[in-house]
Amino acid sequence: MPSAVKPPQTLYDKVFEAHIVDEKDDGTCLLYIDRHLVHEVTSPQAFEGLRNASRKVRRPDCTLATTDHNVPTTPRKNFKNVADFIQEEDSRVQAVTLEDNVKAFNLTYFGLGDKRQGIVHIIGPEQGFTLPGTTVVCGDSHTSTHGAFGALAFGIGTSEVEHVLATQTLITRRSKNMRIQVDGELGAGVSSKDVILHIIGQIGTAGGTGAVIEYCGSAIEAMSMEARMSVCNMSIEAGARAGMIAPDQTTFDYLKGRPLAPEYDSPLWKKATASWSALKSDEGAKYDIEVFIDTKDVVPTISWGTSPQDVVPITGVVPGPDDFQDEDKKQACVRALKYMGLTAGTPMQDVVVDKVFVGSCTNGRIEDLRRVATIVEGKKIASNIMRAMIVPGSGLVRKQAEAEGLHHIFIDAGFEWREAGCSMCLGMNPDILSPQERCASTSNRNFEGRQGAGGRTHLMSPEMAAAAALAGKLADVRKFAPQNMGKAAKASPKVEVGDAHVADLDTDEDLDHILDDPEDSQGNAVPSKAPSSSAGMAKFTQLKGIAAPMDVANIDTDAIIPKQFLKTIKRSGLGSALFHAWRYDAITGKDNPDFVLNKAPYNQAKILVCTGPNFGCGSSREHAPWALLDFGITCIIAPSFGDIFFNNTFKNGMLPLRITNEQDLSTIAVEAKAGREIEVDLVNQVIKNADGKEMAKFDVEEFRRHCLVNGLDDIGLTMQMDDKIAKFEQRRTRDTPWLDGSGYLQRKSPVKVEAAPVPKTNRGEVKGEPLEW
Ligand SMILES: CC(C)[C@H](C(=O)O)[C@@H](O)C(=O)O
Ligand code: SF4
Repeated sequence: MPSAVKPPQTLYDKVFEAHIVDEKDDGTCLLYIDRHLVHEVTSPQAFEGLRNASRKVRRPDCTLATTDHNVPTTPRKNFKNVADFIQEEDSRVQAVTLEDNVKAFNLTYFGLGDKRQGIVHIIGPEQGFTLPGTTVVCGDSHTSTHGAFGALAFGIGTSEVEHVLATQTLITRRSKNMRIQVDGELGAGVSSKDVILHIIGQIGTAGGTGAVIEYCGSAIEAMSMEARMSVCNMSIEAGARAGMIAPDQTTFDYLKGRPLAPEYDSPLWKKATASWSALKSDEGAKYDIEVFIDTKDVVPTISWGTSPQDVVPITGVVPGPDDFQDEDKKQACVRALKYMGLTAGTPMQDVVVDKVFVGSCTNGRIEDLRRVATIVEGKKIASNIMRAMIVPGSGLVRKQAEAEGLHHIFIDAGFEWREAGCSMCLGMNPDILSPQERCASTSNRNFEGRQGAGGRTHLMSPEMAAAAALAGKLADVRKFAPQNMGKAAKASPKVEVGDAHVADLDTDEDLDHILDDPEDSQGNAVPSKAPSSSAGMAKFTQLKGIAAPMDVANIDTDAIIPKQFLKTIKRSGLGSALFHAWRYDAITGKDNPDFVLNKAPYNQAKILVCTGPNFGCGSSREHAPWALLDFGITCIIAPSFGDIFFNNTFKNGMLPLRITNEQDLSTIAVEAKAGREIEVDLVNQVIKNADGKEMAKFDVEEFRRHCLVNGLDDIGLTMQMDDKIAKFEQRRTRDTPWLDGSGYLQRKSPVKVEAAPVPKTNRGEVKGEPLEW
């Protein structure tokens, strides 16, 4: 019999389909994960969950851990151990906890004494851990970076980190297909960062919501791997779950000789490259959304506001509310101008800068540093620049830069030459902006308070940050650039196994306020409403309560829970930090009486109704749902959500409801504003007012509803499918043997995994619990 002809598939469809372990009728899929990166911020609670349930890590050979967010970037010459090196207590606890966990669970780890340490999204590709056609996850939203290799790579929350550690799979659903085609040559002074900033300016921060973006076109093909990584990195700022680029010769050349890639020219390399070469979208494949960009329209681009979509050409002026049609956008503009201390109509090149930050997982690679060196060589940074930092993305990037003498160029020009880490991208370490300081930054997020409470961030390319450092103001790199700029001439560093190196002691800034044990006004301990471990969830059937109204668009998870609270190793106690910057006066620390959650009856809210779109966009921090839950909010109603936040809420027994009908949403908002109770009935999928009158219907996918209504979380359910997972792994070993641990990840004995019976959770292991769905 002739087999049915398959419809043309996209690159995303192909990679997704090749990893399905199981698929349910409602479209819920169990997806095999090839590569798992782990860092100190989003893993402690996941390891705690494994411990509580006596579970092991299923594939240590496919897991790689490092420490990056909390680490000081001061010299490591006298480094002995993290416990002595990291001064700030909460950061130290998080780093030490990761070290305890990697030892206990037998994982490969690049610590501060290892030259291979660095930002997760820099070290994965650098080591050849990231390979074409793989699924790659990390408890970090910028996992999208790895899509530059034709991998399906996306950020996950901490509950999902635990799921992957335990089962090497994830429960997920298909995303939409979006294609962004960029054609033409990049002009002088225009880099891949300008391309992605321009794209986000065009499609908005919610433009890719629910989709995986495939980037293609002649401009993308001409980019180096590092430039492609900068593009895919910021897919999350475009709202997408992931970004992908079809692998080609540029990809294969980059992978040659990487420690964890198949050995170059070996039979395995040939087999791997043959299979990677098939990873392209088929002719005629269908996309749900298509966008075309002509590079003629892309100039050096810079952000002016507090969202990555707030961009203008460097030759432009600061926009004003009148430049926007939409009422939400007008309001957002007013708010952003106030926060950024800018006046509409000011030429961007008149805006004076205080600090410069070159680094991050977007632009902390060797080619980025080379381009900065090209601009600043033989020059000095302007006298008004208080601090200009160059923070390499990894120890190996730093080593390579030093081998090329770039550090001398930077130091001579007046830059600080730092050790590797996330640094001032989000300021979980001492590298932060003071209130109202303005920073030219090569990072990816310009949210309020991102680089330090009250700090002002302008996003740009490395060469534009270099130009700003020289000019002391935002500047057009084309005025500073030597002829050859924009092209990274040299190849990327080849990676070797690093030897230990060591450091000085550093004084960490005291980022306090971690809320270990919340207290009531009498100082008595208050029981937290958030789960203290991952073992089991409360059931969600009906919820009746006060709903707090909000009308802000694009509320990001940095706003829901700022970075200083991510240093906890617990899930509980975050309620009083919820919306911290909006809820409390920055100077006195007192309640801001105008903020909705500080007013009665909303201080008792169980539901949040946000009429602005894209609630929970940005970072993958599960601390956002934990903080809401700890405050007492278990249901959020909004027109749309950031994808990772949306998933994270379900994993905590919370219900995010997308209400897209404007009329229904405004009826609900009217009730909320009047301070009347609302009822959310998940069993019947309706929202009612206090009198029981139906206001809106909603639809929650069957599997998710089943888990919520029965109080199940899904690790136990997945562990029941061990046979299927094991079969998938056998097939994977046969067809793609290079994906089993190789190099220093190779395990001596085959990985044998037993699912321990765990009577103390309600995750489905206990007899009599509802397992079928
Ligand atoms: C800490 C982590 C959860 C977070 C992310 O997911 O993006 C961080 O990397 C960030 O950039 O805000
Ligand atoms: S976005 Fe910044 S904080 Fe997040 S992983 Fe990248 S460098 Fe680190």
